[in-house]
Amino acid sequence: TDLTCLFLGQPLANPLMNASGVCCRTTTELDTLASSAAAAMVTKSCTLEPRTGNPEPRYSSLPLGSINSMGLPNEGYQYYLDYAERFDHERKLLFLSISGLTLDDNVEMIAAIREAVNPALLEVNLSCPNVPGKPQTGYDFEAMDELLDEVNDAYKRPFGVKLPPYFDISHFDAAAEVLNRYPRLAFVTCINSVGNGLVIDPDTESVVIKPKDGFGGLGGAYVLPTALANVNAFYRRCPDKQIIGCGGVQSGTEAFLHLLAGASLVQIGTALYEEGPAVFDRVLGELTAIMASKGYTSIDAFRGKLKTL
Ligand SMILES: C=Cc1c(C(=O)O)[nH]c(=O)[nH]c1=O
Repeated sequence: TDLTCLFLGQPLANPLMNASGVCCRTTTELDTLASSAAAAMVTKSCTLEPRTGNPEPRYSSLPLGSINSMGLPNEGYQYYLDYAERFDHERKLLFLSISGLTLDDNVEMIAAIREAVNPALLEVNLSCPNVPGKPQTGYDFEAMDELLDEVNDAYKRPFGVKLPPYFDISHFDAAAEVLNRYPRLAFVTCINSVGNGLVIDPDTESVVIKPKDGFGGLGGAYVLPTALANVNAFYRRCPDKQIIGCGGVQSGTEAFLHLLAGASLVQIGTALYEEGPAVFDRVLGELTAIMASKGYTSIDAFRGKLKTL
């Protein structure tokens, strides 16, 4: 069974990587990913200046998934640029995620990333749901188009975006129409956490995270059908772009479903947070077993071949 896959023309040993935000804020965490079985990895979304993020507790997990309102804690973009400069890009595909608080911040970071001679792939996060007072760009199609126009002009290389989940067909259409205006926008990562959920503990009769009165982004099993829908919606609408699937991957089964829905790569967030980097070995083993049981000798034998009734 062969798990190799092509991403922007680059062969990877397997389709797995971390979801931005999990196990990727510090060089120690990033080196852990670099030593893991994942074939690719992405840094924590960064801002111009370092941020400590929201007050704790800001992450909580339950049997069905996780809720977070981290508040974009990160070491500042230069830290990740330095990491990318030192990184052995032959060993693993490295993505660098940015999430500027303003259009100008994004443009300033992109100008610096573009100057840096390293092949890390840029992912522009349009969908952080947890910066108080900042509506997310992914839900404002005009702002999204304006930002992508600036990024496209400033960056001149293939890049991608991290999208929030959409829940209305007209929004899939509107978002895809914006994305398809930019040929250098080469990949789309769906989905970011399902924003502003509320987890309540029946025993304490309290919310479980401190920021924003307990409202936070949902991950894990809760979000799998929404993640699969967004992966497939953009797979159908953006035939010239590759889709990275994120959301609800806890075993080889969900990785298989994301690939079936059209994903080229598959990210693991909540399960990586809970289990550590061994999750990649486990999920790869499970995916291999599923493919063998179905007689698939390669991922392309089934990728994107979701059946409808
Ligand atoms: C970049 C901020 C994000 C955060 C955060 O730092 O709160 N949490 C998410 O679930 N998604 C994000 O995109």
